[in-house]
Amino acid sequence: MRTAYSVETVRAAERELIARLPEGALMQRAAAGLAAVCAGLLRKVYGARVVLLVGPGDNGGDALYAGARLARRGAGVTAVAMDPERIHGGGLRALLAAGGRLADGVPARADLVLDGLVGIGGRGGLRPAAAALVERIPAGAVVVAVDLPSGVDADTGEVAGAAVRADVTVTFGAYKPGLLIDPGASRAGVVRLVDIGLSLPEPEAEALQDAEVAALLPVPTASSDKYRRGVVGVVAGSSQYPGAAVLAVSGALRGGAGAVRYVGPAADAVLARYPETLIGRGRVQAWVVGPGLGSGRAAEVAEVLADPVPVLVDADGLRGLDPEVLRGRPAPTLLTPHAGEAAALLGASRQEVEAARLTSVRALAVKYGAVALLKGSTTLVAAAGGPVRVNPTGTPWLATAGSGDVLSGLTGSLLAAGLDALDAASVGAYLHGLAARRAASGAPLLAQHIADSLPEAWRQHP
Ligand SMILES: NC(=O)C1=CN([C@@H]2O[C@H](COP(=O)(O)OP(=O)(O)OC[C@H]3O[C@@H](n4cnc5c(N)ncnc54)[C@H](OP(=O)(O)O)[C@@H]3O)[C@@H](O)[C@H]2O)[C@@H](O)CC1
Ligand SMILES: Nc1ncnc2c1ncn2[C@@H]1O[C@H](COP(=O)(O)OP(=O)(O)O)[C@@H](O)[C@H]1O
Ligand SMILES: [K+]
Repeated sequence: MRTAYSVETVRAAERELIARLPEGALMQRAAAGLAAVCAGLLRKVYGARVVLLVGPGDNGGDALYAGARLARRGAGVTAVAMDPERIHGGGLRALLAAGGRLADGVPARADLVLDGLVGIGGRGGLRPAAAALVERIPAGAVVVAVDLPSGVDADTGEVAGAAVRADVTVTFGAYKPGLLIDPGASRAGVVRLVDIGLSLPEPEAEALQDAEVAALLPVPTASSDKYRRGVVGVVAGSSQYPGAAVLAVSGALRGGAGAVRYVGPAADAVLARYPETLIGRGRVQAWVVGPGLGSGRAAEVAEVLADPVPVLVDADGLRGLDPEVLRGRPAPTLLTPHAGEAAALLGASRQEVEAARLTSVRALAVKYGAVALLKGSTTLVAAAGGPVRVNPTGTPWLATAGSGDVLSGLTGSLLAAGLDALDAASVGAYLHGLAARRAASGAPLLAQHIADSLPEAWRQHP
């Protein structure tokens, strides 16, 4: 599990460790790890041109001490301060003693730029003095962010105004949620974690890795039959959108349930493509309701919600949901909105949801007493308490019509197979992203090809 911790949690762990260590030891650990990563990125340290952008806090101190280490190995290191009056004194002395220099402006050429403007102490968008330095980062230089890209909110991934776009981020002690969640995640590049010995409690966010997904996949045993494996019911499609029913069923057939039952007006289209599908009402272990329903279908959604089994509500099924009804359900509910649908559910704007994805997904879970999966550039899954799950496999190629229908069928199938709602949603998003990467491999994909690649994505986790 990749785990991420809030600034408050990191600060508390840092205080506890600092109390037990000689003064400055923690910053030296951070700087040593940072310098090692930089040295690895430079083909040759000796003679390399390194520029340090130095802010007024300890983030700047890390950059200066790492710069001193590189200068001692023969790099030409130039520091530029955001506010020369408030530069980290110890760090500056170390840099100058190692042969580095302090300059007024950013040099026109560099092999590597260290962004030490702000780290976890940053608040809001970058101030003009910092933004002006970022603008002058020489083209072609490798940009390494110290702890996190300056301008990214460590706790949420929000970016208000200017922010550094790093090739590599070297983060200390723990991942911060903002490094895993967009728009911050896309500013961070490759994230390298330097262990500085912090001991940490429960994380704020976490991302399942291959092995955890493998352990959660429902695999039949000798005593399985199709009913024991779980039946998933799909209420989807309309005369206007019959394809959504076909796509939801395509995902459901590949999610590990023993059978898929389709209920709705697109049975002919579904059967023409998937003769394996059962048609009409009957007992199920989980429902998927919503893809391609169109309008005027609230009674069918209500009927599904009245069944005391897990229900995944997607797309048109999300219209006008009553929080009280969902809270009163005896079985879990899983909501899978994109940002626009989440905005309607929260009474916010789409822009507000996209700018604050972590807060939004938590708010959905709390308001509706449900597990919420917020789709988009980093898919997030939240329950009312506990860490938010961040999906690490997404790809922008997924932004194609019908891919969400495949996801809802797949995830509903995992629910019917017995995964709890948080795991079904996390595993569904994980396999969906992996399948899309395989199906696309660098070219536009069709939603049906995501479904076709699901078995391969699944097999990658024996
Ligand atoms: N935690 C750990 O375990 C370890 C932490 N370590 C390191 O310490 C870092 C945290 O250091 P920190 O607390 O000094 O804060 P930091 O990120 O340098 O920023 C504060 C300064 O920035 C300024 N400023 C704020 N917002 C701004 C903005 N928008 N635009 C421009 N400026 C802004 C703010 O100004 P002020 O508000 O005071 O005027 C203040 O001066 C951490 O990220 C890691 O690198 C490691 O060394 C060891 C292990
Ligand atoms: N920029 C993006 N990066 C990664 N994944 C994306 C991006 N945009 C959309 N997606 C994913 O594509 C899918 C789109 O689902 P949805 O919006 O419901 O589309 P549709 O209704 O056409 O099926 C979701 O899984 C979502 O997470
Ligand atoms: K930084």
